[in-house]
Amino acid sequence: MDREYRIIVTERIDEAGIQYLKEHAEVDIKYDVPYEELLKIIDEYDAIIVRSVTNVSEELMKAGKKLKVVGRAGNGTDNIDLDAATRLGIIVVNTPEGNIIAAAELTIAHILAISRNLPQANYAAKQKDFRRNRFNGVELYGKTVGIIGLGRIGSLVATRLKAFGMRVIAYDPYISDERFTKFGAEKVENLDDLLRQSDFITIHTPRTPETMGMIGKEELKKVKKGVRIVNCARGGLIDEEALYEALKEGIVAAAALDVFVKEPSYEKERDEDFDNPLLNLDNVIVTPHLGASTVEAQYNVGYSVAKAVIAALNGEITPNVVNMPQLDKEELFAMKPFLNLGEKIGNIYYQVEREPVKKIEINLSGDVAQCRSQFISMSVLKGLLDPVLNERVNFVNAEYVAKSRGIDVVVSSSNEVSDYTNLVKVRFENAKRSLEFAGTVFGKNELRIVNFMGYEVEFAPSEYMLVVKNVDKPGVIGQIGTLLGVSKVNISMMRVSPSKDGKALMVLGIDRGLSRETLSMIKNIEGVENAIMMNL
Ligand SMILES: NC(=O)C1=CN([C@@H]2O[C@H](COP(=O)(O)OP(=O)(O)OC[C@H]3O[C@@H](n4cnc5c(N)ncnc54)[C@H](O)[C@@H]3O)[C@@H](O)[C@H]2O)C=CC1
Ligand SMILES: O=C(O)C(=O)COP(=O)(O)O
Repeated sequence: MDREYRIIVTERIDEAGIQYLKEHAEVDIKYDVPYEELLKIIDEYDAIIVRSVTNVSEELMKAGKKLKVVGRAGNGTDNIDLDAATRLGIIVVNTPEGNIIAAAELTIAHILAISRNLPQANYAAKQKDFRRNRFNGVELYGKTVGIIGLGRIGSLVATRLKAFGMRVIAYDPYISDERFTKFGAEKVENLDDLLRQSDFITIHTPRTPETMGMIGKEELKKVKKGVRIVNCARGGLIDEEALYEALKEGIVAAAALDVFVKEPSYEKERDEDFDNPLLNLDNVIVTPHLGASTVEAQYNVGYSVAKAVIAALNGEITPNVVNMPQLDKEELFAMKPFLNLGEKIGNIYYQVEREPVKKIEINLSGDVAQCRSQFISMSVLKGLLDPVLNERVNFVNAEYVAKSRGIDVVVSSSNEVSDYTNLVKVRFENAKRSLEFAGTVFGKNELRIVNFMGYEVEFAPSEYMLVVKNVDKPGVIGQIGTLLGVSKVNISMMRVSPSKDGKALMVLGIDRGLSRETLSMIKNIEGVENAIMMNL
């Protein structure tokens, strides 16, 4: 087990995921736990794993005093308050790719089911009613399908429907023209064009304030009479009341719904509380949010979310963090030493200075200039703020916390190479003065601080360090060495900067922390201007 993490899983995930979690943490499985009960127990857990039902609200995350990670075994994160998670420094991870084939295939299944009345015909036939004339369907071939949202799932649906000989048109104002071409979809400039032309409409957008109810009463007045509509994305994207009326009036010939605004319980044998008039219409077919319910998809999302949650708990920056800019694995690997370096440099400031920072200027040069600078600045902020604030500061909320404290961050990059093949320079400005530090990475992973408050001194960060600023004259170093020897402190490394204005900086790596007395004796040595203990 990696430390004593406790994880609660509130919705069914694949056994492979549960097994992985159990190898690394203590796991409590509480499927379908009522919200009020969850609220009471959430403070016992370091991470929570959910699917689409659990309401991961701000209130819940605030109550989760130890909560560090929310894992979503699936794609949509609309049941998680991402802004609140970010403010609270809670990492949200999901598995966006793991169930998209399953969701796309269910969409195709629904399109076929409503074009041929499969569920109704199946039901009748099982009642020994074989009057097939009641179930005359329509072909997909030659028809127009309008896809709203040509993202991961929408695009898979597009290519599959092309194979049926359908004309595919799509509305998605946020993607490039190349994407439409790539997936064989004709771009329509506005939703109205799609509504007017489509024989089938299928929606694949996320649930956002903009997309909720995007097909409502007005939109349903513009559709072709007899259109068939599918929603395998999120409940409410198509307004349920307006859809009900349009289905009753025959404007919409049939609808297939995998999702509802208010979702039922997926655990109860009979959910008496689920009361939706759409269930009463014969030309509506429904499934219980089955988009992701395949053996393959559940294995993918269950196992991946378990791995991502454990990695995030262990402080690794993982791919698929939803509330932070995305990094792919290779980029992350290349950037990791620089992230560590940035964090170390950020961490130095409050060990040498007591004034609050007002502005931070970060300059990246050489190889590191290729990295996405935002991540380096996030690591500097994390290193600066996490040790000194009561609230948790991590990659997820570092920028937010800095902003809310009025710290101005400016980042610049240049490809010019100085004495080092890569260099991260950071200047911290406070009300009284500014302090400059710089560091580099040698080879793959060897961190070096090469500039400390303007002094050129090269050393590897370590747990116990003594930094002394002194008048550059003979005898000072000897006295410090003697004093440490008397105090039985071992020196593992010693670096002295060239003299600057008659002063020099000395950095010593030592085997343990110094007592207050020893430190104050060092400070009292003649010629010593200042001495601090540092932990990097
Ligand atoms: N039924 C189920 O079990 C499952 C449902 N889903 C849901 O499917 C939906 C699509 O998922 P993905 O394809 O992975 O998402 P995605 O993020 O890859 O694609 C969404 C697309 O919608 C577009 N979009 C956003 N706002 C729009 C607007 N106002 N008008 C038109 N287009 C807009 C975006 O530009 C993007 O291309 C989500 O709602 C997700 O939660 C996902 C997996 C399983
Ligand atoms: O992944 C998604 O977005 C889904 O909608 C699937 O939801 P589920 O995990 O099956 O509750």
